Amino acid sequence: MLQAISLSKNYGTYLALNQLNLTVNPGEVYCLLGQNGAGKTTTINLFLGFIEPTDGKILINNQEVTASDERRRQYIAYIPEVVMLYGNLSAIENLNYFSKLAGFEYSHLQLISFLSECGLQSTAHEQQLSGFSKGMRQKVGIAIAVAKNAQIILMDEPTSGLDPKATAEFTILVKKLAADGRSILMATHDIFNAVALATHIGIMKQGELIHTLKAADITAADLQELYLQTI
Ligand SMILES: Nc1ncnc2c1ncn2[C@@H]1O[C@H](COP(=O)(O)OP(=O)(O)OP(=O)(O)O)[C@@H](O)[C@H]1O
Repeated sequence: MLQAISLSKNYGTYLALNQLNLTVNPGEVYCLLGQNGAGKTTTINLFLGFIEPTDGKILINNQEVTASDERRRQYIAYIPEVVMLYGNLSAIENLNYFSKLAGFEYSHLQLISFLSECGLQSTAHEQQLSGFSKGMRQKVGIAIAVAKNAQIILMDEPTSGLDPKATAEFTILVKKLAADGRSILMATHDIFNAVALATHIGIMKQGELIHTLKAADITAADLQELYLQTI
């Protein structure tokens, strides 16, 4: 479980995040929407410990963690907009390398099973990453998160630049990751995809969470209208 309690962040005198309260329970997918500059990436960077909060707390499984806390690495995986992996290594080699870095040793068969579970076609397992599409790289990134046994997955703009088929595959995969008990938080501009895969949706504006909704309670059209009213 991931929680922000009255989390605030100033850049100099600029208040980028103001008293954010947010909880992502196991099994939940929380989508953060908001215009450019609303504070979504700042929120993710605070959870990752890349930046220190000016005020407030971050809790993982009900325990407060500081920016340098090693437990973040153990519990949290991050899938950035463009997943950075080694282009000259194959999918299996990348997965093996990053799993080992996290202290996990897997057999070849287990590595294959993680990649297959995350939807990477078997013909790509031994291929170099340099030829992979964005969606294929993302699948390897998610396989690494699964192999590291990360219970919390943070994503920034995961569907930007994905074609409709890759977006549909991503949606199925994220729902499965959550159904397996993970907590997933993503920043996105994709309103329709947010309704398709989220359990919870938050709309941010100028560093504040101004609406929180259950995805099941709203249609994509109504969410779009609400979003447009807020900006
Ligand atoms: N390192 C920084 N120094 C100063 N201001 C910053 C810094 N990082 C972000 N900001 C400002 O904080 C505000 C929130 O930025 P943030 O990147 O969190 O927004 P966002 O919602 O993720 O936007 P986008 O959708 O464009 O990624 C913006 O006004 C931004 O200019």
